Order: sequence, then C-alpha cells, then structure tokens
Amino acid sequence: MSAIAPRPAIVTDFSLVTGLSQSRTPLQRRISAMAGMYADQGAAQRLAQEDVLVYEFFDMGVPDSPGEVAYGTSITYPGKVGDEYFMTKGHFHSVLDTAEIYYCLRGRGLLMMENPEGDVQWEELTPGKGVYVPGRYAHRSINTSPDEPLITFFAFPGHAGHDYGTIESKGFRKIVVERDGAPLVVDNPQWAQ
Ligand SMILES: O=P(O)(O)OC[C@H]1O[C@H](O)[C@H](O)[C@@H](O)[C@@H]1O
Ligand SMILES: [Fe+2]
Repeated sequence: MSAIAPRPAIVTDFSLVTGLSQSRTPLQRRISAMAGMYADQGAAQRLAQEDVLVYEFFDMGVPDSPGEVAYGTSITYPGKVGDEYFMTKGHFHSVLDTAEIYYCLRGRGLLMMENPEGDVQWEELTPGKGVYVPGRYAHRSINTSPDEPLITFFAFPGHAGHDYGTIESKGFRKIVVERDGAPLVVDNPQWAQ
C-alpha cells in the first residue's frame, strides 16, 4: 500500500487591525534599500541617513510550489520622499502569468500595475476594497495618506516568485506625487525604456 504522508496544517496569526503578526518575523525595507527608486534623489539620500522604515510585510512561510497559496499582510508607512509618496519596491512575478489579490484593511493608497507591453493601470485602495492583479502585471503599493499606515492582506500562487530586477533597473512608468495636497499620477521622469 502506498502511503501519502500527512502534512501539518500551517497556523499563523495576524491582526486585521494592525497587520502585525506575533508569531512571524516581518521583512522590513528601509529607505536605504530602495533610495534609487525615488525621483528626488537628494531627498532620498537625506532620508537614507536616518534610514526610515518605509514598509514591512509578513510572509507566512508557505512552501513555494504550485498548488500552494502564499499569503500575508503588508504595512506601508505614511511618508514622502520629496513629493513622492512612500511605496513598496514592486515586482513582477518570476512566473510572469501568476496573479495576486490585495485586500485593503486600513488606510488609503494606490495599487500601481503595469505589464511588459506597457499597459498601466492603478486602483485606489481603501478599507474593504479588494484589487485582483492579473497575471503579467508588476505591482506596487503606494501610501497616499498623510498619517495612517496602508495595511493590506495579499495572496498569490506559491510558485510565483519575485522578479525585482526589471523594476529596479527600469522603474514603473508612472509615479505618484502630492500636488496641492492631493495624490497625482504622473510620468516617471527616471523611467528607462
Ligand atoms: O516585494 P515588495 O515589492 O518589496 O513588496 C512587499 C510585499 O508586498 C506585497 O504585499 C506582496 O504581496 C508580497 O509578495 C511582497 O513581497
Ligand atoms: Fe506579488
């Protein structure tokens, strides 16, 4: 008789209010880890001196194979680099045609998306709103609130992987800046074809 090994359930905890988990260690990204991604390089270098925490997220430790569902919470803090709002690095999935769902728990922001063919889309994130990022679209969370963290729950296929290189070298086509006290999506002056 062939035996299929039992697998233990994965149990985690996270707060839908703060986005924080007591049992998992967050992955944190400070400004120094992404200073080159902001349009105002002078402002980025100044903030890098204090090495401000821009965002953190909890990866729940699911195996990275097909059939699994990777999930967690992500907290992007309020702040700006010059007039550009704090944001995540953003990435394509290594397995390009894999999707992701974001559900906004708290705060206010934008989910910026673009595919390799140059289609750009963005959606506002407000509590209770879910945004389904289709496969092939790079994605980045941007906090446009002056004082509240942007907290999301996310889930994607376990084998999707993260491709940071493309965005690190080219950037997103659009960035989000504050103009007259409100967020505005503008062309990224640093975008490299
Ligand atoms: O991976 P980054 O672009 O740095 O963003 C941080 C995290 O944000 C999201 O919540 C994603 O779903 C995670 O997969 C991601 O790793
Ligand atoms: Fe992703």
